[in-house]
Amino acid sequence: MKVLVSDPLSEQGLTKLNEHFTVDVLTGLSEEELVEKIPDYEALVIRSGTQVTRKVIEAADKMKIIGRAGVGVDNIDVEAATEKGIIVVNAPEGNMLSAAEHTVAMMLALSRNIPQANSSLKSKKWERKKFMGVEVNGKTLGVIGLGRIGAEVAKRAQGLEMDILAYDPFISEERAKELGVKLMSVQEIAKEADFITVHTPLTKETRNIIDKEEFDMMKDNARIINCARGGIINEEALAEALKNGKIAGAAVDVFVNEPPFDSPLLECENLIATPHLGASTQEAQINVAVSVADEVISVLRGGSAKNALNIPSVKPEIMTMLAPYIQLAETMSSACAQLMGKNYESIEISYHGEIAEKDTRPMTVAALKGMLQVALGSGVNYVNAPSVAKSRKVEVIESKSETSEEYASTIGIKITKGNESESIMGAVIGDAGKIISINGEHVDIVPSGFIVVAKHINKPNVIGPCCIVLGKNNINISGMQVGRVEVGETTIMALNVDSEVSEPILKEMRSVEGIIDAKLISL
Ligand SMILES: NC(=O)C1=CN([C@@H]2O[C@H](COP(=O)(O)OP(=O)(O)OC[C@H]3O[C@@H](n4cnc5c(N)ncnc54)[C@H](O)[C@@H]3O)[C@@H](O)[C@H]2O)C=CC1
Ligand SMILES: O=C(O)C(=O)COP(=O)(O)O
Repeated sequence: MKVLVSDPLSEQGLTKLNEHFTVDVLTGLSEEELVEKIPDYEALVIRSGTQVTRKVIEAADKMKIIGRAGVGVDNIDVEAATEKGIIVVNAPEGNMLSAAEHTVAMMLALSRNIPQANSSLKSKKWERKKFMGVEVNGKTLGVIGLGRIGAEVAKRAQGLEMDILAYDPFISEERAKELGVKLMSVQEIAKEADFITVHTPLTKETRNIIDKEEFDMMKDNARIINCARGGIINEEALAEALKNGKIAGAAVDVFVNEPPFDSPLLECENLIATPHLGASTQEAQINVAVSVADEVISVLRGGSAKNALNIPSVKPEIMTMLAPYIQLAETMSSACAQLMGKNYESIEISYHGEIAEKDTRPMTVAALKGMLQVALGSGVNYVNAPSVAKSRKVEVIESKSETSEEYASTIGIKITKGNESESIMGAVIGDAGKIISINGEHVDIVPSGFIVVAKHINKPNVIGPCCIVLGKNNINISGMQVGRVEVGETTIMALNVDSEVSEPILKEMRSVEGIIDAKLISL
């Protein structure tokens, strides 16, 4: 298998990849060049220098995984990758300390004019008065985005005896309290902070989160830092605020366009800048490269990814517990879709008992995959199953109840079209899943291999002739279950058989008096 590495990657990551795959390192490719080359590769490893556009992804016919050796994935069209069934992973922790340290370095360099003073002295000037700075001690730092890096910055700033305010709508008061920070709105921070630093991802919501309106609210001696992503702070508004002295200074590591040679920011004397160096330390680069290489190796060998962004990621210990339920949800859902035998409008996945208290996302995704693969084959996987269901307008209903009769946990799948539906319930015993009911009729079958499900009237001389049809066609029956109802009522029989049952044989079974329908499920 072939891996394309299209940005500089540390040697340690490359060595790992080289042990398993043919690795091509081709940096600085244009979109056209990437589109031309990408069909040959099963994996793509990038940093911030490669734009993985929809056009690139659409050409990536063999691609299984895109690995971002770093955090930000704003340069990857994750939606397009998801639709194409490509796993996107990043390395969320490997460079967080480096990015946090760079932010603190930028804040201190900004407060003491170190870069400007350094240049001045090197041009043989001794300008002590010009570069009078400010202390950070006792000042207020506003952190926009209190995730991994934001929190590390907050901790370090507390060490410098700064007071921390933060804005992050996804952070609880409890977490804020634990970090010793006060949660506030962006506008309140703009008014109160002496220093502001942004640490959100670049998204629709965070683009221009600091704009002219916020700069207008800031103190005249405010200083702002962006070591997250270009565009979180509006570059034009920042350049204007710097030029007209609305704020005292800015430190910027990241730009809307990189390299930012046309950016108005580079003309501002009170701006200090670095060329996207937040993650550029030996330690961070080894961490992220090794992490992404491990993910690529695991995924290309058929394993799972720890840091997948477009597939539910679950801690390994929980995954071990969920594995039989995931398998069961997938096979039951496939069985149910095969019973349905045609288009459907909705799928209901119900979780009962202990399993309802767990993270059920992996089972739901597996159920969607199982159902959709019946019609769509291997083009559907764990990554794109939810988006395929959405694009086919299949309603997905998840329900949970804490109680489960008979078993500690059960899962139900119901696939519906109009007023027709098929439903299957299953449970896990030990590590093995089993089907415990089909359309409400109690059965006890192992969900694997071939199963003939025959709807019939409970009366004499129906089951026997059905079995004779199979027997005379040399099909061995290895298991048999019949739903228990009163004589004369409709029920089902489920027959585990050792080989495939062709349509003509099923037709013959359907012609037995008392048989309403007979279908084959292949699992
Ligand atoms: N300069 C550099 O070289 C580096 C830059 N980065 C950038 O830093 C960003 C943050 O990285 P991490 O802290 O590791 O990510 P993270 O995912 O741990 O934290 C991001 C935080 O932003 C918050 N957030 C999301 N939307 C928000 C919104 N609308 N308003 C306020 N907060 C919001 C989230 O709740 C989360 O707490 C990355 O996305 C990346 O763009 C990361 C590493 C190096
Ligand atoms: O990890 C991130 O989000 C970064 O911005 C680091 O970028 P880089 O890998 O150094 O191009």
